[in-house]
Amino acid sequence: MVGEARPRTLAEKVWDAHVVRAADGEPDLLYIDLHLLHEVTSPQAFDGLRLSGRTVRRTDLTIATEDHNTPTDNLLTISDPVSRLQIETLRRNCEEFKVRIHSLGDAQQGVVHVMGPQLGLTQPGMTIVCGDSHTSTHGAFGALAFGIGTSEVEHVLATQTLPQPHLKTMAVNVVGELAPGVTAKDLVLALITQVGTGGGRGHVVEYRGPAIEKMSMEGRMTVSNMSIEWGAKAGMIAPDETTFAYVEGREYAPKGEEWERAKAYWASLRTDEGAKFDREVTLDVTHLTPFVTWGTNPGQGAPLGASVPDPADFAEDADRVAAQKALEYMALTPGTPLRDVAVDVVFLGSCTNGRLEDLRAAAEVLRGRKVADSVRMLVVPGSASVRAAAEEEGLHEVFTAAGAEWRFAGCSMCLGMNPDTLKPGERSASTSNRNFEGRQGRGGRTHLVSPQVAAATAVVGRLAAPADLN
Ligand SMILES: CC(C)[C@H](C(=O)O)[C@@H](O)C(=O)O
Ligand code: SF4
Repeated sequence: MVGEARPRTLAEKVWDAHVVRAADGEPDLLYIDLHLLHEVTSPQAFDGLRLSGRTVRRTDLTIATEDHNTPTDNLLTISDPVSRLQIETLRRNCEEFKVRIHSLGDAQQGVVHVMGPQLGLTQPGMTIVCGDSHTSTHGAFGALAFGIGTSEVEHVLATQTLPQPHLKTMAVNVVGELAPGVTAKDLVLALITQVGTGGGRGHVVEYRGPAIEKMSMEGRMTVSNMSIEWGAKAGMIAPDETTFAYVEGREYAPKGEEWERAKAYWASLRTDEGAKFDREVTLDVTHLTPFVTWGTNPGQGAPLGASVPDPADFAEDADRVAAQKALEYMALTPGTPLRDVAVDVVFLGSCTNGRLEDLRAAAEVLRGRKVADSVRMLVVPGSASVRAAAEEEGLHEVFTAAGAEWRFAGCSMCLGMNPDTLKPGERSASTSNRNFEGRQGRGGRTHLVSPQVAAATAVVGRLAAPADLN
């Protein structure tokens, strides 16, 4: 065929490269390059395989880790019976179906979305799925990565493919650059407050602009991680030198000539000039300052320097009602400066902000300071390997000297599926991604923050930024 190829977006390029079967009026059948598993969403999928007498088609493209139910106070005993059953089931399934697994105590165990990138399993241009909504994290590498349900997990285990309805694309054009002390987390929290939790519904999003290009891979993962929190199906960032430098040399990264070939292909994974997105939004970060949530969804946020909003000030009825309800649950009074909000617990961790860079940033703030007497601070590395790297740098000593708890890797207090939970009525500043009612424990109240704000808050005892410390 003569003539120029149609300009395509990054997402379309990755999609097109994975279509196994396409037919009019039907979903495309996509090939899946990497399937990640954890204990929560895999048991029924394995049961299904067993019932139908099927095997795992590509054990080499499938890998499991234990994260949601693992304890973070020790590596030996899972005392919670529900958690133990969940984890033992995953271990048995992986053994029976010959799936690689990183179990508690293994050097690579950790939150699934921290494990994949750190092993170099996550690579640009791949299709990546996992029975977990925050699979969007891997989009930071220019992979098309999204969460799937348990029946889809079974389908991928059996066939290494997945039928998918046609792609809807969206661009987030980030204008301006982040001021010093303002982070990827602030950016994504501000975005969700701007567009609302349904703002990206069903779309594969691409984050673009100078602030994104300047971001580290860790920062990009924080942004992509929270794509699902505003309804997007996936959140991609075009791979560049930062991406290549991160992937190079990791255990599963291509090596030698293969590396050169891979890199040349990855460099082509950019949205073409003239390619059309179904939707575009603009986020201006020029005047962005540290951002926190005050409500019970990630779109109920405000700059730390602001006050708890008055529901009456919301133009839309639905927002007004939601704010009213959120403030009741959060026990907050309109007009209270956010800096006056005292917290009981600070949680530093999760697949949003539990990587080495996040721990370094928080340690920087805590060095030579003390966690306030009224505060319990948990530092939970996203993976065993993050923990080991942090210890090599002595970060654990900074945390423990400040009075924080230095824990083992896992999802921990990001969600109440393990012993790390808030007690009813307790309030946290948390670097995780969801502040839903009861997310961190029944009756617990969550403020989403960056690692820097988490650390400063731990010192002050109230929501604070490093600039508030003297
Ligand atoms: C348990 C799992 C299915 C869930 C998800 O899909 O995201 C969890 O990881 C979460 O963050 O809420
Ligand atoms: S750290 Fe939190 S968001 Fe990430 S996978 Fe675990 S529970 Fe889900």
